[in-house]
Amino acid sequence: MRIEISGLVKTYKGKGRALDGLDLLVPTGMFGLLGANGAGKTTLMRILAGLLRPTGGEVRIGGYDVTGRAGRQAVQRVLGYLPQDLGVYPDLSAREFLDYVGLLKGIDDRATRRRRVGELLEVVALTGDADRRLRGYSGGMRRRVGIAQALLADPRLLIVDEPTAGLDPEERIRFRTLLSQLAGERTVLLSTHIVDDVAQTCRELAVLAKGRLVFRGTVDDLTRRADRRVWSVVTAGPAPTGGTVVSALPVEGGLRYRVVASVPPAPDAEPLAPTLEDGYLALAQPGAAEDAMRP
Ligand SMILES: Nc1ncnc2c1ncn2[C@@H]1O[C@H](COP(=O)(O)OP(=O)(O)OP(=O)(O)O)[C@@H](O)[C@H]1O
Repeated sequence: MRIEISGLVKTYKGKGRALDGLDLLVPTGMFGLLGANGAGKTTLMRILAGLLRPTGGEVRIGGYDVTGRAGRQAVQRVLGYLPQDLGVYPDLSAREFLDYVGLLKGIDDRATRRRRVGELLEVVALTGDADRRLRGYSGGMRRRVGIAQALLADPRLLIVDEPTAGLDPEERIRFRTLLSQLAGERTVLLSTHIVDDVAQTCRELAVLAKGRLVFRGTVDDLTRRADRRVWSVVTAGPAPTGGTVVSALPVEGGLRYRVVASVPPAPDAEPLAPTLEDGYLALAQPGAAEDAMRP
């Protein structure tokens, strides 16, 4: 199920453009959407989910125009959405909560609902905890309940907004592995500002900045944007300038800085192999803009 976005604009009252003429094609499979806070990711997710009207432009999901009511309704039947701030009822168990959401989604037959909820509890590995109250669940477990509710109607498009924020490393890895497993025939759109989550799950991604597309391509393409731009510098003096410091590790003789810069930040700087995070940071640097949309 493809998503085709062209010339998408969203203006909130009294504000500048949250989305500023966005063109983007999202294919089937897992797709990452990266961008700093305020880049417009949530606005885009909410438009795709049919919860927010765009100010202008076109959005087609699986051929349906979601800017119109009929298209929106058609898409909502094949769409699962996990928002950033999904509220759950703390006094319900996961099984009761999912049963309730199933009812809201129109799965009227009780036996069908019970079977579907049971299957999904298996998928998200919560069968053993299914009858405990949600108030006792960890952040990662709640997020998995969130995915289960988004999957209730067996959607062909799954939209997840910042799903791993605040999770501990084990829960994060478990959650993102689950998302990869759910991709396959589905489209899974993963919006995040955690670069590593995209590096570990997606082949393709887009980067938004100030409501505009600044990159679209593969993880390898974006990583290569930082080729010959990543340096290691050891110094006891001030931090290197003229680039972006990615990390500073204490070593004998001072700190070892990892720096993304178009020229060596010190005479004895040593070149390093880039990661996706380096490529992402390189996008924001002077000189990167003109070649950022290179295929
Ligand atoms: N309901 C709203 N009313 C007014 N302005 C809004 C509203 N929602 C978002 N904005 C503004 O639109 C811009 C894009 O916000 P959005 O939440 O889409 O970005 P984001 O990339 O999802 O950021 P974050 O990672 O912080 O969620 C920001 O400048 C934000 O302040």
